[in-house]
Amino acid sequence: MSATLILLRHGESEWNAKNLFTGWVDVKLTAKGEDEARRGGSLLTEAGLLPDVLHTSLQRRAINTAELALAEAGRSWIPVKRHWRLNERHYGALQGKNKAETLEQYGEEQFMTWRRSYDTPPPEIEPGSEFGQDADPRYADLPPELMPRTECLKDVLERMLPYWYDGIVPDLNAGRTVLVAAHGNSLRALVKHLDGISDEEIVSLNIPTGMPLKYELDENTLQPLVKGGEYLDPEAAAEAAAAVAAQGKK
Ligand SMILES: O=C(O)[C@@H](CO)OP(=O)(O)O
Repeated sequence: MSATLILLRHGESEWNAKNLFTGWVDVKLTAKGEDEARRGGSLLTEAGLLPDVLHTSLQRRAINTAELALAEAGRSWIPVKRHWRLNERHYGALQGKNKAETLEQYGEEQFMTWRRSYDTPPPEIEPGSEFGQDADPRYADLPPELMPRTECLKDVLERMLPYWYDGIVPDLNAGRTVLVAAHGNSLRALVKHLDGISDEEIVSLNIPTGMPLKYELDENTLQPLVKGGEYLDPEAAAEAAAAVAAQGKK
């Protein structure tokens, strides 16, 4: 027996389309992103994967993607749990900046260090920034010392793992098929943990929008039976992941 986990990055957002660093800014899906989400739901149906429970971040691009995908799969009714620990990586002072302009301004090495290095965060967001979340009611109960001002992937992994163990693992252990709808970097952190990917190798792993990624996990150890999991549409996922990797260079 194995436990089934499905990871789904949100569909294309308005800021993905504009090539802006997004992080904790709560942007909407584009019409294309909504289509991607519905297609993700059809892929689940075709594969006979019926989620029993949904875990999302507090950000509407993930919430709405899951809603659209589950509606398509006839599973809108399943229980939902949401947590800030599944949010996208906080992009600090880069939130709201154009990726191509940032690459141009700071050069490839600095750009890639901020974007993909495991342990170097971008500069902190300024207090009162228009792209900050200090006044956002959804984080009103979050202790100030836990509210990120910037994050590298290592920070994301460290704040995501408590929710993995306390929120998601109990559902897997109960035999539920679990759907996690989240973000490029919160899912990179989870995949790093599941697959035991090194700090160096994770730099080149990119997660495409709206493509369900299925993991069958050993029911005792929760180790993946197939390293890297299986995209339900592998060809489209590989193409879309390459496009994510190339962001900024267009
Ligand atoms: O802007 C962001 O928040 C993320 C995901 O869209 O971007 P990147 O892939 O550059 O880490």
